[in-house]
Amino acid sequence: MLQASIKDNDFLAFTLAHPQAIDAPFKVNTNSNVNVEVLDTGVICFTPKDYQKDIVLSCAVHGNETAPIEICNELITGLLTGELTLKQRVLFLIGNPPSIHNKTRFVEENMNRLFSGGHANGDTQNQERVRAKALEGYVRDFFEQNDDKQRIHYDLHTAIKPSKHEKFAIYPYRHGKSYSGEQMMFLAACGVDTILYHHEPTTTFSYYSSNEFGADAFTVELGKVMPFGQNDMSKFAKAKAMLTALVTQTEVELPAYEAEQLNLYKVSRSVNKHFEDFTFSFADSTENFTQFNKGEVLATEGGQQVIIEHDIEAIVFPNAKVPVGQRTVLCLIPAPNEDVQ
Ligand SMILES: O=C(O)CCC(=O)N[C@@H](CCC(=O)O)C(=O)O
Ligand SMILES: [Zn+2]
Repeated sequence: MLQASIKDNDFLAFTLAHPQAIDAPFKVNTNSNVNVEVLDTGVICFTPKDYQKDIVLSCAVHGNETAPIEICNELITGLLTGELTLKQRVLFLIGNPPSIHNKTRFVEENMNRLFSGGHANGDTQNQERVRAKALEGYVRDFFEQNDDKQRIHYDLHTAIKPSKHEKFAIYPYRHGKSYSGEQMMFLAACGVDTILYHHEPTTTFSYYSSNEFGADAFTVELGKVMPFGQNDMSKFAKAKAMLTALVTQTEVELPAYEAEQLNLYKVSRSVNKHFEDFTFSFADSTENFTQFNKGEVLATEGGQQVIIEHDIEAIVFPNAKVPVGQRTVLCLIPAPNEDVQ
């Protein structure tokens, strides 16, 4: 395999210089005994001699969510320079480089609706579909190289709206399996103190890794979307420190699971858009996790009202501008007593 170096050990700059494609795979020269391979644009894999965990860290599945991109790039640079000593196998994915250039969530289609084969639905073809299929393949190859390692995938995002709980994670639908208390305490140590249990299969990246490979996988929302240069990186210090510990330590010490340390919600329903005239009845400035009371009108579309069904429902990710057929908002109810092991 070809050998090369990455200028200034800056994998993000290298990726953004070749957003569509590169000559790959190639091995990266390093001073350590870690094997480093670039598999595609934005795709780099680090394999130490001995390890117990196969970890995927993805960012820029939405190109304008910059803080996770900066965190991942700093970790990659630390590993390339040898400043960080790797103890686990890690695959970093910079999901959608052209949309980073574009400074937008996506170029043609929301990539986080295209996994688990979503990229093959209908007749459409576009760069996000091609990339989602390729990312599925890199994750599959990565996890399937071992069957005796713990599989982890944190898909790192930031949210469009400000949130009453600044950092939160979506626990993909478990098909009846219990939830991991250890994982939730890891997230809490990252400052991610709020968990949303999803109620149905989705075409997100984290559900793909969870469902197909049994990975401990989460969509992790680390704050609010900001352009490069405007992120207050001190707000991500805990998350970066814990991710660093995860990849550089044999085991990460965590406290025992305590539900009281977390805000636990269950998705009660996903409100999908059926008509072009879908409109929310609350202001655009409404924060994630704002609560509504039973009977209140959440939205209107096609001459019908969408009404709050439970005593209280909180909302997250409101977005009326999605295409017909897609999710406009998730409704949440408290879920303190789920099956956690
Ligand atoms: O703030 C928003 O409206 C969206 C933030 C975001 O990208 N969230 C993910 C959540 C994925 C999941 O449900 O696991 C998304 O919408 O893709
Ligand atoms: Zn996102």
